[in-house]
Amino acid sequence: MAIEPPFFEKYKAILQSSANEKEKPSTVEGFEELELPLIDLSHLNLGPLERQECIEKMGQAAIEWGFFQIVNHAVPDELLNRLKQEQIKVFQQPFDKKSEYNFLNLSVQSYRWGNPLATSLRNLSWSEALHISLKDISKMDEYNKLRSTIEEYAEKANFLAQRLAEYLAQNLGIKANYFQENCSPSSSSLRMNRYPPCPYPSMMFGIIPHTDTDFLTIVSQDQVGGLQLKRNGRWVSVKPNPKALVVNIGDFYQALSNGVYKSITHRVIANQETERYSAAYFYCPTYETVIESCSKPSLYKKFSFKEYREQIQKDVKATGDKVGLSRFLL
Ligand SMILES: O=C(O)CCC(=O)C(=O)O
Ligand SMILES: [Fe+2]
Repeated sequence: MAIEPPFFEKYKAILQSSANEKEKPSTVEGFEELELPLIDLSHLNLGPLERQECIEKMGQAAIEWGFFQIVNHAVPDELLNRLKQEQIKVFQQPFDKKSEYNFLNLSVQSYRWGNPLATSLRNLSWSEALHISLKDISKMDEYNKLRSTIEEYAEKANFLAQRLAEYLAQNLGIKANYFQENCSPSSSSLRMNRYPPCPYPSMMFGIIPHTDTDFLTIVSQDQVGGLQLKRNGRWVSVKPNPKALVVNIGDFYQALSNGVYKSITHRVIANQETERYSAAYFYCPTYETVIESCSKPSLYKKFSFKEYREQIQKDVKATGDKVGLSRFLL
């Protein structure tokens, strides 16, 4: 039974109408490949000077890039490999099974593919994802190895994300227990992505350009590559580093930091030959948390996570795209 989502059937009209378009999203050639700023977290334990330097370097990367990579992050390789193996196993199941309404006992929208509201290739992602809100994890069969691996990973990722968020807060004078008070392991989510080979890599994206709706994201990616970020108006490719996790600032940290840290638009380009896997851990507050700039005058109105999400849902319905933080500018 076929594992691939029926991209061709579902998006036939869009694919046909775009085949002759002159303006195609150009996604493959000629991108500069850059190493992201590399933060060695072992420096936090060397001594007060090295620690301060490491924290400042992280803050600088969040200001200038909105992205950095971390090594010596204390998430064991063995666990990352196991997560990837479980991820492969789950995506290799037949499409009919993955799209069942109670697949893995998770909520209906956990398994996603393409973009149900796509109106053109510009907003159609050639990928499938399992987006697991960690408060739902207890619904999964407890003897399922996928569940236990996700639980193990989520615990480590939550600990790491909280530490990173707290270090980044030190540069801004945000109170030390802000994240402990507003985030919990069950308020975050894990999105496992699979990018099948795409027959039209120059016409569409693996994931369309977007910013993340969270404080920060920790991404574990394989060595295929394809993640790109917008830097000084140009798309640049992130060179995969087998020892590193990628961290990017999300919309909520941009709002909280009053625009000091940047939630940068990123995307994944499609690949004709090779499938790609990644797992993104979204560090989020509880729905009720109100996010307010840490300095004045504020660039943004204060908003709760719930309001932000509802606005995104409205915008996606109306336009096919998330509008994001600019909706909340003062
Ligand atoms: O696959 C990647 O490298 C990034 C995925 C991503 O941006 C996301 O899931 O929000
Ligand atoms: Fe993302």
